Amino acid sequence: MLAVHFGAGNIGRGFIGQLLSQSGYEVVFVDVNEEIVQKLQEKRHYRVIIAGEQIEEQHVYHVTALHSVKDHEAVLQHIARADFVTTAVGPNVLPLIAPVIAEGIRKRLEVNRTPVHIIACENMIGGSSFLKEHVWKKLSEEEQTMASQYCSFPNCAVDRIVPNQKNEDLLSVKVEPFFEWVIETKQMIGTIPPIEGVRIVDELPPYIERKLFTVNTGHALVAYLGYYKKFFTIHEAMKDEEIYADVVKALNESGRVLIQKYGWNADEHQIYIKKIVQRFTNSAITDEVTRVGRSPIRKLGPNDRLISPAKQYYDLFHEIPSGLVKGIAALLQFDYQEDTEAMELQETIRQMGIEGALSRYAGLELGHPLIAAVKTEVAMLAKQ
Ligand SMILES: NC(=O)C1=CN([C@@H]2O[C@H](COP(=O)(O)OP(=O)(O)OC[C@H]3O[C@@H](n4cnc5c(N)ncnc54)[C@H](O)[C@@H]3O)[C@@H](O)[C@H]2O)C=CC1
Ligand SMILES: O=P(O)(O)OC[C@H]1O[C@](O)(CO)[C@@H](O)[C@@H]1O
Repeated sequence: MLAVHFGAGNIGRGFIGQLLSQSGYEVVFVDVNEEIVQKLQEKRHYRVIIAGEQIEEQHVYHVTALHSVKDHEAVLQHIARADFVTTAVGPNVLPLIAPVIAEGIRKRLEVNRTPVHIIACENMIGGSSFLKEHVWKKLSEEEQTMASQYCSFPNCAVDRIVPNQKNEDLLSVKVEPFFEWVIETKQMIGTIPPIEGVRIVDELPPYIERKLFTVNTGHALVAYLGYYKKFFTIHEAMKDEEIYADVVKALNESGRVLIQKYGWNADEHQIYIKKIVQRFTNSAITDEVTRVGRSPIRKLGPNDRLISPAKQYYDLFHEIPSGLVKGIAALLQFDYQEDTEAMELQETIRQMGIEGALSRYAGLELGHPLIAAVKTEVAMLAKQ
């Protein structure tokens, strides 16, 4: 059994690769980082350090890697044989890897007419569908018709906090103990071969929205408020009582939307929120606020973790969700110089103001009540 995984980074090695390997797959990572590719080829093994109250080590075997550009032909041959093609490269990179996946599918159609599941494990709604759109653009109509019989792109939700790594060896990954990988079966071709720990559901939206609008919404609030208050890590920021209270408030707002929209049980959702807030306080992992806050323009998107729940809250209850609005206001202050999106956002705010930036990136129409609320919150933050 073979899995080809694009992106041998934090979540690739620390979660997806680990689960696939433990489920009996030979895992071939594809990456552009030569050092990581070389080390994986040489060692064919790495460690996952599970950092909770106790520290536990797990060993991941039967892994290797290919360079996305230099080993092009070998990548195609592996895609032609794989049972799974998975990705964890970041939403913005999916269009860049789509051409090689399309070529791999073309090769596969020549030599192997069995189903393959192509799954984007990114923090976004409809990641695999988005990838499919870009792959399809590279195939002719005839190829698309043939590929439709064998290649499915099930959407999924992935949840495990894997910070940037500072270990002695390049391949080890320190991760939190918690993980959740939910895959949607709708529109799947054939059945999904078993992967240890994966939950299969018919309809993904309740799960991906619950995850994105709780874990990622809360995490974004800690990151941006923490950065604003000059905290370095997430767990340090969580010790600030005001930040802690702001996070809980925002999660109760997004929770109200999720309960109303999908019928989640209110008591169970409170337990879910508590568990997530507790995960943010894990001091066994060092997760920098600048990692969690990375790419603020993407995170300000209309379907992303702050604007989507805030807008849905306003549409459903005709009230301003002040916790979420504070998170958006804090995001607009994120001026971390090493983050190109943060720099672009700051420049846009200088040129077009907050209203212009929210209209351009968040898709809020000029005059939307959330804009005035965000502006008020920005002014309040400035007074602190
Ligand atoms: N780190 C985490 O806790 C979680 C991350 N995710 C999602 O997983 C995705 C990856 O995140 P991380 O692993 O944290 O990032 P990362 O930066 O650690 O890993 C991304 C990897 O993709 C590789 N890459 C970049 N361009 C490539 C290309 N053209 N071809 C092949 N490989 C390429 C990079 O070299 C890097 O090794 C993101 O969408 C993120 O939102 C989801 C859940 C948890
Ligand atoms: O990976 P992104 O979308 O940049 O955002 C960081 C977020 O994703 C995670 O890496 C994993 O869910 C969280 O640690 C954090 O909420």
